This record gives sequence, structure tokens and C-alpha cells, in this order.
Amino acid sequence: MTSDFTGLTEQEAGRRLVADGPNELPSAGPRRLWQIAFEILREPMFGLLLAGGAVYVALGDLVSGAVLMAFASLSVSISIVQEIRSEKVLDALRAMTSPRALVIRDGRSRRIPGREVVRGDVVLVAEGNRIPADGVLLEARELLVDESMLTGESVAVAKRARGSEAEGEGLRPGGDNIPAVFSGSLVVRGTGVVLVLATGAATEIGRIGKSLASIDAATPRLSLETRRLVRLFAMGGLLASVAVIVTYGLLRGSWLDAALAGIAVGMAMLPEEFPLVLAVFMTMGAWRISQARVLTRRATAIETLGAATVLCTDKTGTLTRNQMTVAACVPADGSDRVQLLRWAELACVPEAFDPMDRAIAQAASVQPESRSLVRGYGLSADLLAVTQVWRLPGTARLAVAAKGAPEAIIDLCRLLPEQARAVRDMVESLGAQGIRVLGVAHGWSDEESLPNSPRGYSFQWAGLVGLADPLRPEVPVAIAECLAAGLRVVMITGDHPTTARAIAREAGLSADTVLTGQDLLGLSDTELRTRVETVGVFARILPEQKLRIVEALQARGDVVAMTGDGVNDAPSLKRADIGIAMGGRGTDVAREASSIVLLDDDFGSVVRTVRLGRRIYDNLRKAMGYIVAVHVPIAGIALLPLLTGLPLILLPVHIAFLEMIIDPACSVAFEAEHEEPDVMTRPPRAPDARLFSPSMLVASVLQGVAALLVTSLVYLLAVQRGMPEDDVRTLTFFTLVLSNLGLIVANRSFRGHPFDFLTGGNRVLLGIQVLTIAFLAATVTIPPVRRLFGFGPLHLHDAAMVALACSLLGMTLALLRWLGRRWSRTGPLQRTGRR
Ligand SMILES: Nc1ncnc2c1ncn2[C@@H]1O[C@H](COP(=O)(O)OP(=O)(O)OP(=O)(O)O)[C@@H](O)[C@H]1O
Ligand SMILES: [Cu+]
Repeated sequence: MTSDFTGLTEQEAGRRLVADGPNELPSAGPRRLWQIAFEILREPMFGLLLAGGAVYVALGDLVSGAVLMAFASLSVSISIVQEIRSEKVLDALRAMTSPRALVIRDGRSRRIPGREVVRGDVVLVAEGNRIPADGVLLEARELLVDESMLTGESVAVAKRARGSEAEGEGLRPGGDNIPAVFSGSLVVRGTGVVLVLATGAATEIGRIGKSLASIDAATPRLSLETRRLVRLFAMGGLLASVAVIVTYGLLRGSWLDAALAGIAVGMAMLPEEFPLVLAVFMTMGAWRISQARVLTRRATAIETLGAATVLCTDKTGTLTRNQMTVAACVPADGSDRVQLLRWAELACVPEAFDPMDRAIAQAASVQPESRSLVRGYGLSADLLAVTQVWRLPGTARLAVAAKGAPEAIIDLCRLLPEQARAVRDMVESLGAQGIRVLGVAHGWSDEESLPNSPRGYSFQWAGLVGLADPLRPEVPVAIAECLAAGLRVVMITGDHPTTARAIAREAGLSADTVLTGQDLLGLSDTELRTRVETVGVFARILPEQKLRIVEALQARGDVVAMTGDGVNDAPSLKRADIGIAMGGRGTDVAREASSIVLLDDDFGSVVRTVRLGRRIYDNLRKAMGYIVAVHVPIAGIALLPLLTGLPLILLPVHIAFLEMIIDPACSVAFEAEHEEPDVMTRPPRAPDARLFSPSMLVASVLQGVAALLVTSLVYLLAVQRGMPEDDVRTLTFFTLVLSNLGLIVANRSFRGHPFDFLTGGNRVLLGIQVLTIAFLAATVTIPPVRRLFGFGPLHLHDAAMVALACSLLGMTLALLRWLGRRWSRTGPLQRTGRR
């Protein structure tokens, strides 16, 4: 049918694309620069920096005021650059999720992004597609479309081809049997050829102004958890800062100094890094995953992936290549291979792109003839067979051909028990070699009485056709990796149990227990729940039954990842904790129901994504742990002088300096951290494990307290030795900055070597460490900078003291790490998921 249309030329299409604009709905779109800037300027940290600057100016210290302003604008610029980068990433991902359209241009069919469809394009639509634009139907074959998106009416409507050139213009959605289709509606069944009349905002859906949401950027659980913690810290910071201003003002009388001290405390305790880190990790994570040719449609997927305990995978196309060849033919008695293949070919949908049909057409190598299709019967839940009725040249009667699951064809042919047994034996022996077996039947019919079901014809057995579909080469390794990572892999297929088992064995799955769709019917939900624990292969499963399997697994506490591609898979993909759609083979419906799309349908990508998901989650925890830890000594050193009446150390400039290290360290440096050696050998994280678990908070606070103790020790010793205030500040601040670097190192790896960034393990981190030390050196060697920070000279024995203190801290942190690891090996941290 496609050969009847030539469509537009590429040049013409290009011209129209420029003239009419892309086929997109005006959406919220990417945020503009000023919006990003405005959001950043609303951050309380920026307000504190400004207030600090104002107080310095009021004190007559213009230089410090200006420096604080400079820090403020620097941190705003960094944030803006970061945000623009994330916008770009999200934009690129959005473009990839936009549905594709199969158009005919220059007489050839080509798959293009939906946004490039133009007026006048000829688009082929099939079951599972979203209609990319408004248009009139040139052809329609059993076409049924769901227009609920536009009409709110949930019953799918039938469509027909237009009767004349004039028909089709000005039609509105809704109403049965009209020859027009509309952008955003969904093909539920059948196929059609659409001539596009309107695109983008000119479509019906564009006029309503609805948008097809593509990426859902929400991270409910993580962001909720983070928001709660931020609120807690912010309240604490606010209270502390007010308390400081009041007590300082009352005790020492100088209210401007009091304000500076209060602002410093506020800055020290403000947890502005949490949301920053979450945003950076989620966008960078989506980007990293897209590098593995996998698209995340929901940011939550990254989080959930690491917790998955069961992976339900389909067989054809995911574990196997979906490249079929006819590997065996068993014709009926008195017939031959040529006749069998000829009937098998007649049982195929014309111009099919189903690999089975293609393989059969190729093996049959039929000559073109002037046959015409009279009627077709598709696969249905109660009859796994496809039947076609043809008018052939030279015969008055109609030829009927059917092919499908052998049981279904046996049923259609009403074979005698012993004949049926012989067929089943043959199916078993072919299936045991991993070959998919189809039964073929043929018959003749008289014109007048075409029945509503294939069962209404009288069929003769034609034989069996075996199709080989080899395993993808990467599958056994990928499956072994999943198993090592504590991820049980279960096959769910529509194929025959014997074939399914053979392929499962080859892939390295446990195939000892096979449950069929028939068995499933006889099981109650409770029985199924106990059975799913041991079943490795589900065979002859109807897509609708997948939902029951997913629910049974979830009822046992499993976190289920599940692959799928068909329209009927959508409910189970949606229900699964992580729905994985095939980007190449999959329908738009399946994609929209999934949280992850594999762009090249490669099973190996699932494993790579699990691995990345675990790494991202690990790094997120490390970053969050570091942020908690580092604020303890900063807040402590800001408050200590106020409690003891000793000289003040930290002014807003110092906090700004510290934040300049902390921000990039916790976001980009931790994000770039490489994976733990055991990412894929440890069991999945418990599904209810919190990002901020009490044990993690305790560990971080302990680290922070260690840093605070060491820094206070230096501070108190310096005071006690009667050093001038500037010298005390220098010593203390140096210790604080170096402890900060120590805390980064201590948190960057759970198990790996903490110092391997020195050898190139994490360049970003190395850069940050080097810059920090350089800047620190500048604060004592360049006199104006030194004055700005209120530092004295750093003598050799002072430096030795700092070094000593820092080594002490290093040892304490190493001890804490060791203790933490021991505890996590034996203690409650070692969770293996509910099983
Ligand atoms: N185009 C077709 N022509 C004839 N029979 C078909 C066709 N498609 C499917 N069948 C029959 O229906 C059965 C179930 O098909 P279904 O598409 O549900 O799963 P599958 O392709 O076998 O495997 P998987 O679920 O792993 O993708 C097939 O095993 C086959 O016997
Ligand atoms: Cu901070």
C-alpha cells in the first residue's frame, strides 16, 4: 500500500518546516535567562551576602563590602551557568522523547521526529502510535482511534478513508466513522495513511492549548525528604542568627558587629547546598544515562533503579535479536515445503514489518500477483492466530490462510487427538532447540458468508513453520551481572513454554519452573503470590496477564522493573516500579507509560542503567553526608567565640570563601565520583531506605564534630598562648579549610581508596583541592588580601601546628570510616531488601 504514495520531497518538506515552524505545541518551554537569574536572586544566601556587604559599608569598610559583593556575583554566575547547563540537558532529552512519525517522502518511508512533520506529509500510522498532526485519511484498515485527549470521550472511535478529494477539511474530533484524525490521539487498532492538513499550534489540540507532557521532572520522595531537612536547618540557622545578634549586641554593645556576627552564623548554617545538589545530580544523572542510550522520562527512575529486586523481561527482541529466519518446515502429509510456505505467506499481513512475517515472505519468495485482501482477522486473546482472506486470480472461491500458535491452529483445524499429539511432539522437539514454532492452516470460502471469527471457516492442517531468533550476544553476560547484583531476572513471554525454556537456559536464567498463562488462570492471587517466588519463566502469557504478575511480585515486597513494547503492556509498565520501554520497537503508548526508554532496545542497557542508577544514588548520599558534616565545624566555630567571649573568628568574608569550596565540591565533584567497587555485586538497597537515614546523619555529624574538635583545639591553644587576634584567626581558619578538604576526601568513597583522586580518579576534585590551597596561600602572602581576611602572619611553628591538627583529624576520620564500615557490615545498615 505504501507504494501508492510518493509524499513530499525532502526539499519541499524542509521549506514548509521553515515556513510553518516545527510541529510542536507552544509549551512552558525552557526557562529564560532572567527567570533563572530571578530564581537564584531569591535565594536567602544571596540576601545574606548582600546584607553582609551593606553592614561592612556601614562600618566604613568599603573593601570588605566590595569583596562580599564580588563573591555574591561570582556565586550567582556559577549558579546561572549551572542552571543553563541543566536546561540544555533537559531540552535535549525532551527532544529525544518526542514521538516519532513514519512519513513517506520522495516515495520512501522514513521515521522522523514528530516535530518535523509538515503540512502535506503522508504519514503511516499503526496500532500504538500517537497521531502526530491533524489530517485526512487516505487509507484506513480497521482503524480505531482513542480521541479522549481531545474529546474526553473514552470510547475509541472507528475511522474510514475519505471518499473524495474534498472530504476531510473542517472536520472536528468526535463522532464515529469520519475520515479525519487529530494530533495527540492514539491508534488503538489497525493502520492508516494520513495526509497532514495542520501541524503545531494550528491543530485541534494546539487550539485547546493542551500540551503532551513529555518529561516529568519531579522527584517526589527525594525532594520531599530534602525539603524537610532544609526547612529544619534553615529554621535552626535563623534562630541561631537572631540569638547571636541579640546576645552580642546586648553584651558587647556594638550592634553593627553584632549584625556581622549574626549574618556569618546565618550563612554558616544555611543549607542552600541540598537543593542545588539534588538538581545537579538529577539532571546530570539523566544526561549520563542518556549517554548509555537510555532515556529517563521520570527523574524518580534513577532513584528507584538501584532498589529494583526483580527484572521482568520479555523475550522476543529484548533477549533475542528479533531477526527471524525460517529454520524448519514440517509440511502436512501429502504436501511440501513450497506449499506450506505459500500458505504461511498468505496468512501474513500485507507489507508487514513483523519480523516473523518478513522471514516467511522471504523464505516463500512469492512472485507478485494481482491478489487482493478481502478481510483480515488479527491476533486475539482467545485465539493466538492471524487469518487472512484473499481473492486470488483464477479462482472463484476465496482463499483463507491462518498461522499462529500451534495450539490455536490445531484448534482451528479440529485435528483428531492422535494427529494433535503428533503435532505437539514435533512442536516440543523444535521448541527444545529454542525455535519458535507456528502452525499454518488453509481453507476456501464462498463469497457471501464471511464469518465474524476465523473459527467460522473450515480449515485444513498445512504444517509447522519453525523460526529461529538468535539470542543477543551480550545477554548472558548482562544477566550474570544482574544476578550478581541481587537482581532476579524473570522471563515473561507470549511464546510456547518449551521454546521459552530453551532460550531462558541459553541466556543463563533459571528455567526449572515454568508457569503458563493457562496455569495462571487457575491460580488465586494468594496462590500466585507464593508461586512467583520460584518461577523463572512465564510462557504463553497474554499482555493483560503481565499486570497480575507484577502485582503479585509487588505484594511480596519486590521492587519490579519490567520491559514491554506493546499497547497492551502499558498498564503493567505503568504499574511496575520501573517501566522500561523499547524505543525502537516500542509503541508510543508503551513509551508514555514507562519511566525509562531504551533507545536501541538493547538488554545490556538495562544493566548499565541499573549500574549508573546505583552510582548516582551512592554519590548523592556521599554529597549529602558531606554537606551535613562540613556545616558542623563552620557553625561551631562561628558560635564558639560568642559562647566563650573569646575573639571572633569567622566574618561573612570567611564563610563566603568556605562556601566557594563547598558548592562545587558537593555538586560537581561528588557527582563525578566513580562507582564503588561493589556497585554490581551487592544486593539492592532496601526499598524503604531513606536518603538521609539516621545512621548516615549520625556518621556525618560525628565526622563534623571531629573536625570541630580539632579546629577548636587549635583555636583554644592559640588563644591560651596569648597570640594576637589576627594570628588566632589565621590558624583557626587554616585548620577549618583543611578540615573541609579532609571531609571531602573522607566522604568520597565508601570502600574505595580515598586518595586515588590524586592519581586522576576524580579530576574535578583534584582541581578544587589545588585551587583551594592556592587561594589559601594567597590569603597570607598577598598583604591586601591578608588585611581583608583579618589574618596575621603564618609562622613556621603555626603551620606545623595546623599540620599536626590536620593529621590528627585525618586519623580520626579514617578511624570513623573504619568503624562505620565494620558497623555497616554487621549492623542494621546491611539490608538486603525485603525478600
Ligand atoms: N504475526 C503473527 N502471526 C502469527 N502468530 C503470531 C503472530 N504474532 C504472535 N503470534 C502468536 O502469538 C504468540 C504470542 O505472541 P506475543 O506477541 O504475545 O509474544 P511473543 O512475540 O511470542 O514473545 P514476547 O512476549 O517475548 O515478545 C506467538 O508465540 C505466536 O504463536
Ligand atoms: Cu552552606
